[in-house]
Amino acid sequence: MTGHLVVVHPTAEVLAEATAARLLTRILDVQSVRSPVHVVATGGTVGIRTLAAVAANPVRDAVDWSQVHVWWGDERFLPPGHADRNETQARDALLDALDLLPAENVHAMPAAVGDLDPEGAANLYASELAEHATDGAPVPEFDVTLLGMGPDAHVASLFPGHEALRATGASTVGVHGSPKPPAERVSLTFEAIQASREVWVVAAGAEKAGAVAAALGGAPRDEAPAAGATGTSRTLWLLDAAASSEL
Ligand SMILES: O=C(O)[C@H](O)[C@@H](O)[C@H](O)[C@H](O)COP(=O)(O)O
Repeated sequence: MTGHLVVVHPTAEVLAEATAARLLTRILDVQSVRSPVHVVATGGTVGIRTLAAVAANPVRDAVDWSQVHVWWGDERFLPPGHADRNETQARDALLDALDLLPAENVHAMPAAVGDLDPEGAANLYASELAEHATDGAPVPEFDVTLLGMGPDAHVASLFPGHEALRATGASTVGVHGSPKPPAERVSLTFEAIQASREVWVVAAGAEKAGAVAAALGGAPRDEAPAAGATGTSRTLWLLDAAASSEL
């Protein structure tokens, strides 16, 4: 597929290391020309492993973390601090170790508190995104959006054939009935994801091979949502050998 760069690493471990190094380099490159830098984090195994690899990489000390904003592509709509929240896992893997990253630059999606529902949480997050955007845009121009991908080719919490996938006119959507637990989630929409300068889809494991082949082989985004994960200047597919085995 034109405009997509596919990079294959031998194992999931090397993939996480390489993606972490690439992410740090990307942040440093952007910081040489503009600030702040907007990074969208992902949940999922490879995504969290990548953050842990950033934490362990000494290059992290070269980054001006005071000028980095961290957002999420999606969140599991659970109580604050729940171990399954993408935010909790990202804090444990990396964010809590970054002393120079200001607390207000960490833009977690709202947790399930009181009578807030996924739609309410999505609306709150949309407002926060708009506050940090420029020129009246609904979202910042994300410098890098990291996205894990499921074996069904879902990205963020946009699942095949699910109504949230077709949400338009907003940067965020509340998700009910997610096939991957928990059922309630909050997600960026395709519109928001596609406002990213760079989108990196990161996937490891043989169970992802069919989804990788479908998304890169031109399957419609309704069937293979990852096909709709594109950046305005670059789209990278960062894979391990097993995930690339059907290409
Ligand atoms: O809430 C989540 O789990 C993520 O948002 C989801 O999109 C994830 O990135 C993929 O499902 C891949 O997850 P794995 O890397 O664990 O397979």
